[in-house]
Amino acid sequence: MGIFSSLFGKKEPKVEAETEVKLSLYERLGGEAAVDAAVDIFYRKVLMDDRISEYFDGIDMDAQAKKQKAFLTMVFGGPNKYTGKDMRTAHAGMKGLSDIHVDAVVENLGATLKELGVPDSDIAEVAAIAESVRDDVLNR
Ligand code: HEM
Repeated sequence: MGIFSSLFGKKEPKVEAETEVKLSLYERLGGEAAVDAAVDIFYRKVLMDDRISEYFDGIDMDAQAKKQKAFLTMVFGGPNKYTGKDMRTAHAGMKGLSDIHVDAVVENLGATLKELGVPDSDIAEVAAIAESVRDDVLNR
């Protein structure tokens, strides 16, 4: 083996080409099981929160949780199976609804995800999505 091949002839172990896979927020959170768990814990918090619980008096919470799971799945980039109302229509008739109430909802959702060990960066992304519907929820 000459000097050239001994210096250059040996091949470095080849690193397999890495394909970068960008997961959706839905997938990063943990998919269906994670969204199901989060929504159940979220509504437990909502019903204990004096700022907002009254809005849910008389609401079928099983049905509500189902709709919320489908809605969040859709906006987090999961499968779109949401058949409920748009955010403006859904909240249009709610008396006195204000930023304080949306803040409380966002807070409870964030606290839920924190408990479930979701990283702050993903919680921030969820909060930004919630923010994006604020004006619709408040009908302005
Ligand atoms: C980021 C903010 C919010 C999101 C993403 C959201 C999402 C939803 C969704 C998906 C529904 C189901 C719509 C349907 O019935 O087809 C719903 C209904 C409802 N939301 Fe919200 N909501 C938000 C804020 C709020 C706030 C601030 C309140 C009150 C404190 C509230 C109270 C309710 C109630 C009571 C219903 C049930 C309406 C009914 O069945 O008659 N929501 N919301």
